[in-house]
Amino acid sequence: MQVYNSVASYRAWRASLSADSTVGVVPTMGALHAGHLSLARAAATANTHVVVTIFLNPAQFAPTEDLASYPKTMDQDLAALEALNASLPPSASGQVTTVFAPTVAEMYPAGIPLVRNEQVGTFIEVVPLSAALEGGTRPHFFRGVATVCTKLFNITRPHNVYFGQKDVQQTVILKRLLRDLHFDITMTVVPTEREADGLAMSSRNVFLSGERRKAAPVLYKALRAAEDVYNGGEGRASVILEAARQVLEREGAGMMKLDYVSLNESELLREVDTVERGKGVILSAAMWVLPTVEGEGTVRLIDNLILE
Ligand SMILES: Nc1ncnc2c1ncn2[C@@H]1O[C@H](COP(=O)(O)OP(=O)(O)OP(=O)(O)O)[C@@H](O)[C@H]1O
Ligand SMILES: CC(C)(CO)[C@@H](O)C(=O)[O-]
Ligand code: BAL
Repeated sequence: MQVYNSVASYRAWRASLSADSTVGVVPTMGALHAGHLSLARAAATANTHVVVTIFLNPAQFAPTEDLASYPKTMDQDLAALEALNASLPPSASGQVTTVFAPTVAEMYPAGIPLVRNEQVGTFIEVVPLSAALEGGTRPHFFRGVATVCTKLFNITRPHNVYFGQKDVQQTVILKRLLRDLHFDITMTVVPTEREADGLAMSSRNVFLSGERRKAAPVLYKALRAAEDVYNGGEGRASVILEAARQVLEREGAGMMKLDYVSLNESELLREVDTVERGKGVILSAAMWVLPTVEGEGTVRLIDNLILE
């Protein structure tokens, strides 16, 4: 496995590949867990070269958010990818041959202040999708994601890219970006990997311990309760969503604060009042896990299910 830290060195390697090679790219911010590895495994089944990008992207963080404390575990990340390669079945098309882990200066030559009106240069926005759901609380977020992914796609030149269902809005927005900017790239969305108790794996889960970790699966439980109501024949969004809210109120009171729970169509992410069967609607939620003892920070978790 080769690690490239500069655009020029990555490009030299990319240019050396034969025309029949296929490149599958897995963009990450590092602190790899089994969710990331399932993306890399999916990429290895369909590509001769899997490129994992590891870049903690400042542009998607507000000045008030957790960029400084975001976990950084490069040595373990590389070891996890080597271990993944060793565990791939002989039927795999390829393996993780390359890690692209650029510096901030490589990716943002003009610098990247977190305050938006101090930023200089080219930024990509996918409207109006980036204002929905996560965009309500994180208005800067998808501009940062779309910008860095455009840069990463241009640098890495993938045939295929792999993203996780856990960040469902990100997949909808980036699919739109690929289409609108005429990138000749196919996206595969990989199902959410969960802990045994249902909690969606996330790099930020390391900030949860003790009673907060024990209580965190309530988010998934709330979504499952709403899904049960839908599966029972209910189509009204207000009733379906109320089932999720009730679980969070009953089991999360004091420790969890709901940001949103919402039902949205999957094209423009418009909220729906009634779920039309057969169309596929996104049921998603975000909540804050509040500190329970001094020194703990607030942790924001997201999760979603598709109501088929
Ligand atoms: N539990 C998971 N299952 C499947 N894919 C996942 C999971 N968690 C993250 N991913 C995917 O991995 C890619 C990189 O995500 P990222 O590095 O932000 O990790 P993360 O665990 O989502 O971290 P964060 O704490 O920032 O949410 C994204 O496409 C994301 O959707
Ligand atoms: C896609 C991504 C790597 C862009 O920084 C990030 O948003 C993530 O890890 O989901
Ligand atoms: N996967 C989401 C990245 C973020 O929260 O910034």
